[in-house]
Amino acid sequence: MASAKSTRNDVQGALELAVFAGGRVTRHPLPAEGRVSLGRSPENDVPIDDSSVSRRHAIIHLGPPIAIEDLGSANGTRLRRERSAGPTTKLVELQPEQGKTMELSVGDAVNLGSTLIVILPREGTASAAPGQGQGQPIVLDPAMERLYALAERVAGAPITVLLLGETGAGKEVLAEHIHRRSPRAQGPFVRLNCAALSESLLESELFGHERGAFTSAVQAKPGLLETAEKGTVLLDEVGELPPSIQVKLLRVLEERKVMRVGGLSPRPIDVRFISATNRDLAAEVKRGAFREDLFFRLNGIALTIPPLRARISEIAPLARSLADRTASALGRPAPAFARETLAALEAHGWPGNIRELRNVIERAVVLSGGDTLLPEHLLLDAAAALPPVEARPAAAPAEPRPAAAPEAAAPAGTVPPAEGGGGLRGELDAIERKRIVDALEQCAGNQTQAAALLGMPRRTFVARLSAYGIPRPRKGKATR
Ligand SMILES: Nc1ncnc2c1ncn2[C@@H]1O[C@H](COP(=O)(O)OP(=O)(O)OP(=O)(O)O)[C@@H](O)[C@H]1O
Repeated sequence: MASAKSTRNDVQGALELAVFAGGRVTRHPLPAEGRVSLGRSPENDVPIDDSSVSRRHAIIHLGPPIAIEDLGSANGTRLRRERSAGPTTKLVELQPEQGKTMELSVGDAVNLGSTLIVILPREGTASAAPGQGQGQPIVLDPAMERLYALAERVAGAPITVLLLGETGAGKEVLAEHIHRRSPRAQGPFVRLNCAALSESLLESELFGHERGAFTSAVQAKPGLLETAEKGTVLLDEVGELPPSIQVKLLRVLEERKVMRVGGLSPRPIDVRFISATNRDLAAEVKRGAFREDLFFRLNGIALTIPPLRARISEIAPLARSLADRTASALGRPAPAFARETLAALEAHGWPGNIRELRNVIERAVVLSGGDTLLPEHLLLDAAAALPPVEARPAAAPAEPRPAAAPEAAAPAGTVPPAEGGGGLRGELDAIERKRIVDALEQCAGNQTQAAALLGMPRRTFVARLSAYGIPRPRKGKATR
């Protein structure tokens, strides 16, 4: 997570800025006070890679009160609020005058061009960090139930575990569950993202260093493997380990001893190893990018987590739990889900799995402002919709795989049949088409503004116009 720099101080507050741009969300912890600049230029505290955002677009003033100032951007800064209009609610947009600030509340949705930004309570403050304090994992799909039942049995045995599955599918959550159900539950659970650090930093993080081992080593520091004593170490993205660290890790696994960088004698350690990867590690072994001996050491048993699109029965309960959490962080009552909203969620392909679902639901709760989540609040990418039922390949059970030769450890990637299909797709297309026509009408045919209103990149918007056969309006003309 990138941290927003403050021009006054760098003390992190209890808030973060979620930036929804180009179908991705990035999160930036906000300082307790000061100014945070936003814009396309990399010099901004929060750079936003979206052509509809100006190089220097806006400034957030952190309070109290919190306020936003537009810096004369080309596509504007608009605060989206719902106002009740008789029995219905109506979306109103407020635009700050250039050079003047407009007050913001936590949870307000603001459009910078077509990028949506929202200030939220920071993860780990009001809402829990991944895998921590979120209560029990939600497990309802039969293949997931079998997987978790096997994980319970594995938890009690002194065996290394390799977790396979797509990004965001829940490998870290399962790793922590195994730790909590193991005899090491009272010990630490320590996670290291092997992809996030340079080779030398990774080495000193994992194994520690002695004083003077390198120029900045002014003090001796135990490594992660030592701090996890009597607990569990999760090596996340283990497929990214550079070859030199692979050799050292193999030695640790064989000897159960760790040698600090610059150290003279190895220290015994007592930790359990769980590794996780979204790569096909067996294929990495075959092409010589991952050591076979280390693969066998880590792969005491391999458990494969099915992708979310193969766990349709879990989508609605997960969505409800995520919506409740977001609403409670924003001090709002838990929202209801329209039937069509749940159908749309179940028809989506979820390439980013539960992490993507979380982003979509957080954004929907913010955008809805009201008490019911409607399909138009989801802003799902139509390109990631599942094909109609009849066009999908036959489902294969996502079974856990016992320790075996490299061939046995390929992640599952099958698409099961789901409720709905072509009819539902058609319904969703009709909803999206109507939203686009309405937005164009509201913006007097201005495509840039209509795309921004829908929180859609302009290029996607234009592609949708031709996909739905909506004539591209000439400047200043509304479309029907
Ligand atoms: N069974 C579950 N119930 C509730 N929430 C879950 C469950 N599994 C995963 N999540 C949530 O989904 C998000 C992604 O989960 P997690 O970090 O475990 O995925 P991952 O497979 O380790 O991802 P990556 O490969 O990117 O590291 C987290 O916010 C996590 O809390």
